[in-house]
Amino acid sequence: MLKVENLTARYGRAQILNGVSLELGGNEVVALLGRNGAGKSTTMKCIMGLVEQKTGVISYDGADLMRLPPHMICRAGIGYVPEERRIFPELTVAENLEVGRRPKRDGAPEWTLAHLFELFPNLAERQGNLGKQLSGGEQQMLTIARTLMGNPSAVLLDEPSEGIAPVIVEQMARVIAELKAEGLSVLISEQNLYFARAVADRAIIIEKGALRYEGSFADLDAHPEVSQQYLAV
Ligand SMILES: Nc1ncnc2c1ncn2[C@@H]1O[C@H](COP(=O)(O)OP(=O)(O)OP(=O)(O)O)[C@@H](O)[C@H]1O
Repeated sequence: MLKVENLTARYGRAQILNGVSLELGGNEVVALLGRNGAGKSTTMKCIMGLVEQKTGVISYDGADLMRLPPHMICRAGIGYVPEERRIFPELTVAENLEVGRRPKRDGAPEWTLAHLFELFPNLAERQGNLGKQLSGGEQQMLTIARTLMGNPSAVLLDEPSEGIAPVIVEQMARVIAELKAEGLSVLISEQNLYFARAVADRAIIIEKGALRYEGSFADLDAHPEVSQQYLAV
């Protein structure tokens, strides 16, 4: 289980997180919701060791992550797909995937190219193409697939549905369902409530770096004022 308790973070003098707490259980999909600038990406970057100035507790399966560098956090089993796609434009799809290959880890599925190509049929068709020849949505898929090559037990996806065509958004929802079926835990950051509802087991809403709601989508629907206040709906 991934546990974040009372997390605060700042960039220089700007205080961005003011005490965020959340849990991501084993084999659970949780949506971290909030408007632009609410602190979703910063929360994920803190978990991945990419923010220096932070306080609080971050642990994964009991191991303290607070002071670990990013590569050790990956090695602990957490994969991360940042908002900006980071593919190697001059490498082929297959080569991009090989770059992400890491040894198998206990308690996590082991991914092969063949298995990934079943999950991402578009990438299978384009495995010989260069990264730069893919569409934005395909590059997003490739980034996720490469992260899976690291055999994580949990993945953090920062705004997976943003800026991609509706047909790819549907594929993305299917991929997330498949990751859960494979036994992974998934934390997604989202502004799109409809996408989040389609893929996640429960919701966490933050605003101005603080927790505003935590619970089921059914409860959220029963209190539309919460979404109206904290989300762009
Ligand atoms: N490197 C940085 N230096 C200074 N301020 C930053 C930095 N990165 C983000 N911020 C600020 O921190 C706040 C939270 O940003 P963050 O990216 O975490 O929000 P978000 O909820 O993920 O929204 P978005 O959808 O825009 O990514 C914003 O006000 C942003 O301007």
